[in-house]
Amino acid sequence: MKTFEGKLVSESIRIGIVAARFNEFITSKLLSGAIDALTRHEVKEEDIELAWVPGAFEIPLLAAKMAKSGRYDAIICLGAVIRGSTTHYDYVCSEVSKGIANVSLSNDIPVMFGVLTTENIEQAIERAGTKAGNKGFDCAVGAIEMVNLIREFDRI
Ligand SMILES: Nc1c(NC[C@H](O)[C@H](O)[C@H](O)CO)[nH]c(=O)[nH]c1=O
Ligand SMILES: CC(=O)[C@@H](O)COP(=O)(O)O
Repeated sequence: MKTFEGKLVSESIRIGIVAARFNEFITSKLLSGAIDALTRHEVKEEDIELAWVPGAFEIPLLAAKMAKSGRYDAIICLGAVIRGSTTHYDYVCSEVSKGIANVSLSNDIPVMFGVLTTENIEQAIERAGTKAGNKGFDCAVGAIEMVNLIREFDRI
């Protein structure tokens, strides 16, 4: 049975990161986790570029610009959307998730969804480097895997 899988070796992988400043206490830790994962898997620092946006709602636009630039093999989107007292949370989460998926499919490039969508700050803290791991780290590993998987698949 022919099986394709993305290995975690990183021959010259170029990564774009889009991070939201909103809830920076959380997103900065997601970013640290992502960069830690990338450098541990030997992605060169000069092959990592970062764009800060005001909030998660703005992530898809910068992700689209990065995707269309042709300068990256994968894009990692990082944010933290934490429910407040209105329905704003629902609209932000919906548009960010749809927007990121659309950028990936319409530009044929891995765009990793590293946007926390949580009911409260505690849940976000747990997923930004404490007891539930670091979603930024996880997304970075996934980005490397996807790039290598696609390279292997396209070689056939
Ligand atoms: N409440 C959160 C936001 N809100 C801001 C929006 O993302 C956007 O920047 C604003 O509506 C202007 O377009 N953003 C987050 O990233 N996280 C939140 O919890
Ligand atoms: C996710 C949000 O936009 C939310 O944090 C905003 O808070 P609120 O709904 O109380 O205005």
